[in-house]
Amino acid sequence: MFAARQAFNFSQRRAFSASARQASKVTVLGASGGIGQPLSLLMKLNPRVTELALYDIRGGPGVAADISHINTKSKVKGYDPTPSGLREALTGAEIVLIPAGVPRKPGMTRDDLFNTNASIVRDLAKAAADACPDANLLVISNPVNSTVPICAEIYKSKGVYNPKRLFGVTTLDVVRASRFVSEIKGTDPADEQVTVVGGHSGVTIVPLLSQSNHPDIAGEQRDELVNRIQFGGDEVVKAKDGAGSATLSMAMAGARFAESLLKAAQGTKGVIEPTFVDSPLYKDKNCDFFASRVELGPNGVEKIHEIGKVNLYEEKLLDACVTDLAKNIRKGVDFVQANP
Ligand SMILES: NC(=O)C1=CN([C@@H]2O[C@H](COP(=O)(O)OP(=O)(O)OC[C@H]3O[C@@H](n4cnc5c(N)ncnc54)[C@H](O)[C@@H]3O)[C@@H](O)[C@H]2O)C=CC1
Ligand SMILES: O=C([O-])CC(=O)C(=O)O
Repeated sequence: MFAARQAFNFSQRRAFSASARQASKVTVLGASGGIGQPLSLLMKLNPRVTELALYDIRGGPGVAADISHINTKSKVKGYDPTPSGLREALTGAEIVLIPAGVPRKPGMTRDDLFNTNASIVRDLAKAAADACPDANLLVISNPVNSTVPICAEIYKSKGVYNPKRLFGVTTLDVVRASRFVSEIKGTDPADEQVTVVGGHSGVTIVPLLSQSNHPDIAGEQRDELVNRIQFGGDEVVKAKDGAGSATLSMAMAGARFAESLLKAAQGTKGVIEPTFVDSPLYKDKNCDFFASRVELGPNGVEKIHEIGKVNLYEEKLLDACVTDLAKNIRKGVDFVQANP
């Protein structure tokens, strides 16, 4: 027991000193928003982060002043909503998190956000491609199925596209899946890993329960659980009743994903997160991007895992997923071609 604790302390110290050696600037674009504020807070609490840059079209410096009083080592700076402010916020970043854009109201789909958020993400991607083309770009703004292809097109148009550095953040889907399964089974969610693949909206979200600890969940219970994972975002939108969508759980999910990337960049092996990336898995079905389990490393994407064995029920879910997802991806690509 004592030896185990010693080993734990040692590995923690090692992780800490490794992080202290490496400078890691994290930039949040949309830092004053419902997600941006708690996400920035969580990044300030992450000892791997040495510099935190907070940018928003309103309120960035205020959020930064507030967060900067927290007594962790990282430097925090807020930036004015000007082209030079944005450029400075991005310069030198290792990770850029984008939760900028409008959230849903009851009755809307994520795709209904496209008209507003597509141009917001396009313009931020342009700035990032110019200021920090080698940074990891983590896209949270919806519809993720389209905003990630938008970023890819922008980076391609500027000749700096690196598919290993672009991520759609789908972590909230796996966070929800593990929580919802644990509620049914009365287990600790920390012990429940549910792989969720596909995209990030409705039927494009495909949980693979057959690969979880509970392949026995079947019939009506399975249908209800799958539906809850696919439409978990709607639950929050409805409960917030016009005041937006998931923010706190999303901040936790975004911070978890950023921590995984930082950890992998600093040498930890075997860090795997499901995420929406440029992927070979369903290119033959016109889905150039697909979320699956991805091993992370110092270069971003290290290895994209296969989907693995699925049952007949999940095959049908995957069929429905790729039909919608291909359209969402196409919409993002077409948008940039029409509105470069
Ligand atoms: N990927 C995922 O799992 C999830 C994604 N989302 C998405 O995240 C986005 C943000 O949601 P919330 O934080 O709740 O919205 P919010 O409205 O509370 O915050 C958005 C922030 O973005 C800022 N902003 C707008 N245009 C900007 C620009 N050009 N540059 C910089 N900042 C800009 C706004 O000033 C605001 O502070 C939405 O699109 C939402 O659908 C939400 C939950 C989960
Ligand atoms: O539902 C929404 O609009 C926000 C979101 O992506 C989620 O909560 O998964």
